[in-house]
Amino acid sequence: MRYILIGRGKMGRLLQETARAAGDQVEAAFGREDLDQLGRLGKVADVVIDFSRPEALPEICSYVRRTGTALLSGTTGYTSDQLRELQALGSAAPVLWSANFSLGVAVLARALRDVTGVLRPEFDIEVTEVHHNQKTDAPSGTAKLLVEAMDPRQELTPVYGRQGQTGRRNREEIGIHALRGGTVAGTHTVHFFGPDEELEFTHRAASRQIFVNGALRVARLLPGRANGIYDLENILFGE
Ligand SMILES: NC(=O)C1=CN([C@@H]2O[C@H](COP(=O)(O)OP(=O)(O)OC[C@H]3O[C@@H](n4cnc5c(N)ncnc54)[C@H](OP(=O)(O)O)[C@@H]3O)[C@@H](O)[C@H]2O)C=CC1
Ligand SMILES: O=C(O)C1=N[C@H](C(=O)O)C[C@H](O)C1
Repeated sequence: MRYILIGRGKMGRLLQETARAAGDQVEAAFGREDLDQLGRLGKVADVVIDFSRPEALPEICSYVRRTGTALLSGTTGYTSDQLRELQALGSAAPVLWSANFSLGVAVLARALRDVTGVLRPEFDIEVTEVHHNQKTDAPSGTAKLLVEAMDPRQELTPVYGRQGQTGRRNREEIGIHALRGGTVAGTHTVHFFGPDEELEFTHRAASRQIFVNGALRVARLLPGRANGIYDLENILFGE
């Protein structure tokens, strides 16, 4: 497989190392300073893999539209307009965006879809996410993904942290709390607080390697697919 990487940070470097060790070719890897060179590049790879920042999206979209190269993106922190832009890019190439490429989180999202309807409205839901002190967006893309799995129709009101005279907790709230520190690769816990009982689900990433392995595994499946937006769960579980 031949890749173009966008982002040469923590994820970009590990992707490069892992892809090369597997015998794949990284044709080019761009960062903030030289991303404009993408505008002069032809179709030289099977997949563009993006783990960078939302600001890189316009350059990536114009490259994918011009060359039809498949795109796998794991960048988080997009606005809803930017997410719509990514969706629209599916008309030009096979596109897959996911806030988390680990198998564990994909399984957790499925499990939450099943249990939430049974536990609500008696159980209050609060989500905590913990990440390293270099992370620049909050809450994490994964926390948003888990909330979306539990509340697909957006009936609950997200509450980000609490302070002051907040009053009693409203049943329609879903608390989302971001902790930052050290080198934590990513820990997500969904708490269900019920009358006299609690249930919690935690996914703990021990390293970034799980995201890299997941991304490279799925990237192989994109070239040759029809143009469109692909969903990680559909690809992993074949539904
Ligand atoms: N979906 C998933 O499974 C995962 C997603 N992520 C997400 O991936 C993204 C990257 O994470 P991580 O590698 O830890 O972050 P880093 O901060 O380590 O690296 C970010 C990289 O993006 C580059 N960059 C920043 N701005 C631009 C720009 N405007 N154009 C092009 N490149 C740019 C930086 O370039 P430079 O070095 O030149 O400044 C850097 O190489 C984040 O959004 C993170 O949340 C992370 C892990 C897993
Ligand atoms: O920035 C990170 O490191 C991570 N970002 C993703 C997110 O925002 O959910 C995925 C993972 O948790 C690591």
